[in-house]
Amino acid sequence: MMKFIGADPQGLLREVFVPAVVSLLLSITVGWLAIQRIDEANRAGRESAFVLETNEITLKIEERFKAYRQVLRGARALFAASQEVTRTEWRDYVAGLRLQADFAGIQGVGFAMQVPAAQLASHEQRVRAEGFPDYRISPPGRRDIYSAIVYLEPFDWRNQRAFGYDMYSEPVRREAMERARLLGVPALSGKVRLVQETTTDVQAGVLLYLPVFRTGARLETPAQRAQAFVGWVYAPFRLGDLIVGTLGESTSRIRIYDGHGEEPAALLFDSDPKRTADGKGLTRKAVLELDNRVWTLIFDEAPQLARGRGSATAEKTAVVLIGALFVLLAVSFTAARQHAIALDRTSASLRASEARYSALVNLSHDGIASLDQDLRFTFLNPRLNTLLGYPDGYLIDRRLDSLWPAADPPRVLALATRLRQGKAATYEQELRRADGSLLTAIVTDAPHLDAAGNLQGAILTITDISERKASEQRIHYLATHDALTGLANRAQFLDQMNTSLLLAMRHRTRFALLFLDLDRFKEVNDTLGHAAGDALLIEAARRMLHALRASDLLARQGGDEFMILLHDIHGPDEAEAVADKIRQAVSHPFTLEGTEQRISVSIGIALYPGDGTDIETLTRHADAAMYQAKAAGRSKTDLPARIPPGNA
Ligand SMILES: Nc1nc2c(ncn2[C@@H]2O[C@H](COP(=O)(O)OP(=O)(O)OP(=O)(O)O)[C@@H](O)[C@H]2O)c(=O)[nH]1
Repeated sequence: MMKFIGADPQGLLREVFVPAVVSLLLSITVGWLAIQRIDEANRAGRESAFVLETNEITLKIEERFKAYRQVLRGARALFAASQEVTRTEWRDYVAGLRLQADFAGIQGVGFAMQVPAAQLASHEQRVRAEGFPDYRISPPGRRDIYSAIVYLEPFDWRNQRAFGYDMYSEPVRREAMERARLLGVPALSGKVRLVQETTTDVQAGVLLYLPVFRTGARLETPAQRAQAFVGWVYAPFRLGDLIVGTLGESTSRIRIYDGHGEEPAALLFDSDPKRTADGKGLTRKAVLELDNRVWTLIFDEAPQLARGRGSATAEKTAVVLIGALFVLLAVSFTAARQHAIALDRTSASLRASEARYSALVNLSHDGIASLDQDLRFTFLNPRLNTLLGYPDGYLIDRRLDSLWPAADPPRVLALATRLRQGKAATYEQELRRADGSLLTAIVTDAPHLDAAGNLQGAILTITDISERKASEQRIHYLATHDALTGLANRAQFLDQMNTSLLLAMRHRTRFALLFLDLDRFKEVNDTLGHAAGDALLIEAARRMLHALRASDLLARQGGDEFMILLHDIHGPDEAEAVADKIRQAVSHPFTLEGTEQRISVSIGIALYPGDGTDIETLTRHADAAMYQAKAAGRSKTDLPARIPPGNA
């Protein structure tokens, strides 16, 4: 029996659902681990990329300051070349540096002269004489030592605001200026607001100072350096311009603080002031030492990088898809496997079933055949081949009616019509064997229709009933015939007489009933034996039969008694003539046991309708007439006494 998974909920649960859930759990676990690994790898990648990025930025700033320092050293070198550096020389030098193009962020390159209080007036006069009548050192007020920005190129409107400014008067600047002066090294200032600043786009500022000493002076000790000190070559920087000019538009957020802390007051630069840390991105802190000053750099990973790198969406999607694919594959593999098992079971079951049916068909005692829709044989089982006796394959593609004793197209048509209607039938049919004899068979045909109701063919079962038929015929023969002589027996005779009576009544014809009894037959038995008596009975029957017409009926009633039905008799004479003829035939000698024997027969006649119109009356009269003949000396024929012969 075929068994489909779909038809069995428990089988479905066991064979498909469980593997599906197991593979789902497996793929969720493996997928989760894979995503963890991706996250870890991604975070590590992010971190190393971020560290690289921040290192690069730090290095760029350092490199940029190295370049600035170089610029200032170049400017200081002017003083080494000549004691007096003129404004024009300064302007030419700075113009040659192409500050805007090559040193973004630097506001200018200037020279601030140290002016002792005693030289204040002469200093201001000298500068005014250069064509700046309004020149004065600012801010005003009395101080021991002044410094004055005398050169600042490019000498544009912004830098002109610083012209004459005493940076030394301001503590943050002074701290750096003193450091440079005392140590004789470049010094970077803390956070200041540059005097060049206006009210818009105010940025934090720093200044880088390089001390200038008189050429040729000894500079080993602080005292020698103080003695030889002339002023400062310096450069002011706006931090926003400097960092953007150095780094370009950086992706990550950078905050730069002056010093080690992160106090808002110390904030030099913030690339993205509006942004607040969301805790999702990476953060890194770097400390940069620039010319004896410390900057703290805080880097916050760019949000888009944190998102892009952090989620690793493509990889995770791939993991989920692979997991889903795995589950899908597992389920479809399981389903395919179950389908294959079911198919295997089905085909095994079909094979077993086919083997069973094949055995049944091949071993069947009945003939079995299949026909196509045109009633042509497509298969005959061995039994049918044996029954019909045709060579193997001879009947294949021949039509069923080729076996019929005679062609019968209307019956073929009727058979085909019935089969097309899907009706089966069982009927007796004679089939022609290969040797020409006829096989009597019971045939059952069963049509085979397809789903659309079209005839595909038919299956025949053919049961040989020849023997049964023969034995039935034998039984019938024995029931209706006398075993010794082969003549009809009394039952058959009475049956036939009944028919004759009905026919005669309907057609108003006549018939005669003759009763015959052999005379002194017992003597034959007694003298020659029973077998000789049998032989005489057989021979007497043969002679009587010979004396009769085919339409007449001779029967043996029993012992030595016989009965005859004579049809189409017109009168008693005709009956008597037949009786004479019989007596004549019996009177010839019989050769029995080597001796000749003679015998005679007494006959009584009754005529229909004269001697009776029913079997019983006619029989009684014939019997009585026969006994009368016996009584009259035997070898006689007699008619019933009551009826005058001519009246019959
Ligand atoms: N051989 C032989 N004898 C039979 C058969 N049936 C009956 N008989 C004998 O036939 C004889 C018939 O005798 P009956 O008709 O009574 O007497 P019968 O000798 O013919 O004398 P009548 O009829 O008076 O002339 C009996 O002896 C029966 O035993 C038979 O089938 N074969």
